Amino acid sequence: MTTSYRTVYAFAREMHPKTVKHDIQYGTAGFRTKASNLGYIMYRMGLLAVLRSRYKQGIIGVMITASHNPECDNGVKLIDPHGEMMEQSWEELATKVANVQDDELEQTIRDIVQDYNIDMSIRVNILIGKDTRPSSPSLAKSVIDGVLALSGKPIDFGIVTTPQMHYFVKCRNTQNEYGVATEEGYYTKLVSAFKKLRGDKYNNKNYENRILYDGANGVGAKKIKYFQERLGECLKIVLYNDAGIGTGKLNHLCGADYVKSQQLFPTGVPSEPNQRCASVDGDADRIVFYYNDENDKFHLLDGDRIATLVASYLKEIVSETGLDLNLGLVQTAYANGASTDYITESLKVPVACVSTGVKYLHHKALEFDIGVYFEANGHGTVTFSKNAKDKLNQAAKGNILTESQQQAASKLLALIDVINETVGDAIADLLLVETILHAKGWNIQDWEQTYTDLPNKLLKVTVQDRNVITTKDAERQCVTPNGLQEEINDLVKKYKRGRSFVRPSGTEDIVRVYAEASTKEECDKLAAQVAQKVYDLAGGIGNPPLIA
Ligand SMILES: CC(=O)N[C@H]1[C@@H](OP(=O)(O)O)O[C@H](CO)[C@@H](O)[C@@H]1O
Ligand SMILES: [Mg+2]
Repeated sequence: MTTSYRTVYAFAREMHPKTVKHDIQYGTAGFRTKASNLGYIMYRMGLLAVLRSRYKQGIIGVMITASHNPECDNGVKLIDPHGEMMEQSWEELATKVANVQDDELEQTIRDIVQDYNIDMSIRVNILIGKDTRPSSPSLAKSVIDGVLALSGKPIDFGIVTTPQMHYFVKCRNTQNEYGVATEEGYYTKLVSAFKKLRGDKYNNKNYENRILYDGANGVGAKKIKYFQERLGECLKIVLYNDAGIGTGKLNHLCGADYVKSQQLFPTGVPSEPNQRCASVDGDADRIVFYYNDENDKFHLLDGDRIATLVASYLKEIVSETGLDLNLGLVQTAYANGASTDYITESLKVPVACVSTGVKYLHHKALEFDIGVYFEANGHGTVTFSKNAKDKLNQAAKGNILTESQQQAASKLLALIDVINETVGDAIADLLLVETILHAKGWNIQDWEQTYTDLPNKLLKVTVQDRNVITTKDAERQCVTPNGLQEEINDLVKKYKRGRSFVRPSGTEDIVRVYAEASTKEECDKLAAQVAQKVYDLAGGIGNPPLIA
């Protein structure tokens, strides 16, 4: 097989010409912008996927989605052979390939082939998936053109969730050892493990097996139906915000991002007092839980809550197995201070704090035998080392352990199968949380009572160049502009349990300000004051942020 580099330019010129003048960057979650500006980027990512695949000699995934963004946006990210986010050094290549002029594209590709010594005769498969956005099918077509231009083989998985794509990539690269690389294989793996853990008793003490589910009018609504069918009475998932039957727009006034960032109950879901509800985002890789109490007061249980619930349960089971497995939890600076205290002081599980972005959390989690990671926004999962799996498999069948230890090992093995280890998976996480609540006999209030969140606030400040802000210490300390950190320190000191930090967003052209304090009023005030300092010292533009 020979690759005709001329095709690369010809396809670009004829079908996918560069339409945007300014540069666009491969950020925290790949490329993400207005869908109408993405055709040529998709084509070029098809090219890059083939190069990456030949370089890694493994199957690469391409996911087309803009997650929780509005429907008019779209995006693309590449998935590495282990089902993980693409390695960082290649993000720079992606940015380069995306931004060169059409007539420089061919040479850019040739340079990469040469620099990385890529064997262009290797046959490669590229898996492609997309969310439900109206722009996704034509963008997928552009990716396919890119794959074909370099003689790769595109395999279209159609509309799938982001975590399903990560799962398919991992399955294919492990010759189906991780699971069967089909939608059916995915549902069967998760649902059988869930049913095994649940047994015949669907309810337990305060736990009731009914949950209201907000599908954000996206792929999470579409795919939960396969679970409803298979779970039946075992877990009653009541679906809302399913654009297939309603009129709702993707992520509009609903979904995990809306619920978390607005701290509001979504539209389209009925408010039943004390009823456990969950919202997923537009590509179903994030989930948050919540309820309205009898006074209609909203209560949110976010990623930090999921992390603490999961870590505490895993710790219990590991100790039941009697095995020596180290368990750790990974958070970002956005984790609520109360959750970090609870984990370290009550659960006595070591906590690591890393920079924002799943790739950082995931990598850190891999350092533990059992690594639990969650972003406060509800994106997270659990990873298990080979050592942990080997020990558990041995223990489950061996006769060195007592019967109860052996049972605990089998339970933990089943739990691993409910989890999508490759990336945060809203539906797998839902099944995991439901399993734990069922095992503990807890309702959502019991879960909430484990600790009390500190009031917290997230603000955005628009500045001329967000990169004037640089940080260290997992983004908790600001290095530049000069003097900003000192100002933040002075403000924070004035508030009981005050904490605040600022960082440039990796997905939007803004600076994010986070603050927490012991009361809502103080927290709002601290956030507004820090935002004002950012505006003053980091080149704020537009209206100054309002001080509460
Ligand atoms: C505060 C916050 O929620 N930040 C989000 C957001 O990143 P920023 O770099 O903050 O824009 O989008 C990322 C991708 O979805 C997600 O990983 C991250 O947690
Ligand atoms: Mg998402």
